[in-house]
Amino acid sequence: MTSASPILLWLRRDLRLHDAPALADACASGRPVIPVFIRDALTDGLGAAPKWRLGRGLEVFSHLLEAKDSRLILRSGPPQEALQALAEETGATDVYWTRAYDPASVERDTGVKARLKDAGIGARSFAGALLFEPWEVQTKDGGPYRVYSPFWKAVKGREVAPPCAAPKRIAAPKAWPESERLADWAMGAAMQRGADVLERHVDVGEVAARGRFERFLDETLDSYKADRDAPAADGTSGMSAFLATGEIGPRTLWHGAMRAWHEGNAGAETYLKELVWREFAWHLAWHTPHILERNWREEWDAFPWSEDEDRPEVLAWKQGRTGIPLVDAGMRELQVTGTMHNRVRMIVASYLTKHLMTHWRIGQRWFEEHLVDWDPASNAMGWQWVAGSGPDAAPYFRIFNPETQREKFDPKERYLHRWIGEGQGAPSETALAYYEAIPKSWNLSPGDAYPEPVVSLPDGRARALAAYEERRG
Ligand SMILES: Cc1cc2nc3c(=O)[nH]c(=O)nc-3n(C[C@H](O)[C@H](O)[C@H](O)COP(=O)(O)OP(=O)(O)OC[C@H]3O[C@@H](n4cnc5c(N)ncnc54)[C@H](O)[C@@H]3O)c2cc1C
Repeated sequence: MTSASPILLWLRRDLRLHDAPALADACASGRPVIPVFIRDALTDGLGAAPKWRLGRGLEVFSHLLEAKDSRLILRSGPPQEALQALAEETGATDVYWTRAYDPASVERDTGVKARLKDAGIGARSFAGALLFEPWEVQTKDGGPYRVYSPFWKAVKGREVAPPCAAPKRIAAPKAWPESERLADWAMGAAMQRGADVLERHVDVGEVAARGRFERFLDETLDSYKADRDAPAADGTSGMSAFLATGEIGPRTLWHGAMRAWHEGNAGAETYLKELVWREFAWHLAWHTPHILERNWREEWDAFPWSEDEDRPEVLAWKQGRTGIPLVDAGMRELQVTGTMHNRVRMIVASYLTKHLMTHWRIGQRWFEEHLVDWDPASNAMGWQWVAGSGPDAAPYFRIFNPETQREKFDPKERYLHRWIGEGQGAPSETALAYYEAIPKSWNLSPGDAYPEPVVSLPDGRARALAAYEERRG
């Protein structure tokens, strides 16, 4: 093959033009580049909301590529077969991709690399999804970190490669290979009628991500430290879903916030620390992948959490009808927007695992199904942090009280009014949107009365603490 043979750019969670080293390197070679997304078993296995969100991301990214006279080629099946077939059809001699770090992707990618090499096709993976490769950050003893604060201390002064510019040009092949049609993949099918509601609340694509981040730096970062915990304020960056699809890269966020920090911005350090929580989650998932599936601390295996999803109080939690307003508001926000404020995530997770004594895995799976920003590492770490079973977790006996949390973080009840319509003369549009988003089979309507608590806060707390004390023996 000549050096002008095409490069297949295998896209996964890197749907962007800026800060994309695999794309930048492929373009810098001067060779034709064929961007391809493969719908494989991992794509098919995604939860309803993240799959819908990925589908929308692919649609918007394909338009970005078209504006550069390029295309997004879509194929289905096992990636090694799809890539080999494409290489044969196009004469491509190399495949480039951005590394992923969850165990299933690592196993897939290792197999693909070996198969491509056997077939005489070059395979190169690139950094770009994280600020630091998980194996590059080590304790003095050469091991991984298990506690966040020393991890932050270890990384805050490190060099992070600057984001590379978007390529000016993406050279096209002489002939484009056939592509499947995104519409035929029906990525939003499992969302049913909820997709129309999500559509009204979710921004998609690199242009939207970069615009939002710029506005965040200019208008919101300064007050981030003070406002990030107030669920009614638009006080956070809203970058998580863009990061999950790779429509913005973490280096872009890091350097943007770092610049602001050096200029004396009051919120910048706090923001960088939050970004590093994401890194820490991936560091843990890489070094201790069992965090994604079971108690990080084995001693929690004996804890009497219920794993029965059919209990009425678990259904009430899922539906946002526990009778505890802040918990219900968060669970309804999730149905309507596919996301939930971080503080409220902690509160609903604490209520499920402590007041309702339910295994964190049930909540983890519910989030996996409903979050448009679903990220396996941050989700698992978040749940295990709240439940007490994770590394560096909140102690189990520290039980969030949703009432005092509401008084502190939503004193004017703006967040509650946004999401809970019952008892309001004129419910907000968002509170009513919940009834459009939820499955019809739940049989709920705006005329229903607001429920009594399924478990009172003092009873739930006492029961959780008693179970904890018993376990401690
Ligand atoms: C039970 C639970 C489950 C969670 N599941 C997810 C998930 O599936 N996907 C996800 O992206 N985040 C998850 N988080 C973390 C956090 O809630 C979201 O990252 C945050 O709400 C996203 O909003 P933002 O982008 O406006 O955040 P900002 O406050 O603007 O923070 C900037 C970025 O920092 C990172 N970040 C902030 N807080 C955390 C955190 N606690 N852990 C890890 N990274 C963080 C995110 O990448 C975020 O986009 C979870 C937290 C909990 C308690």
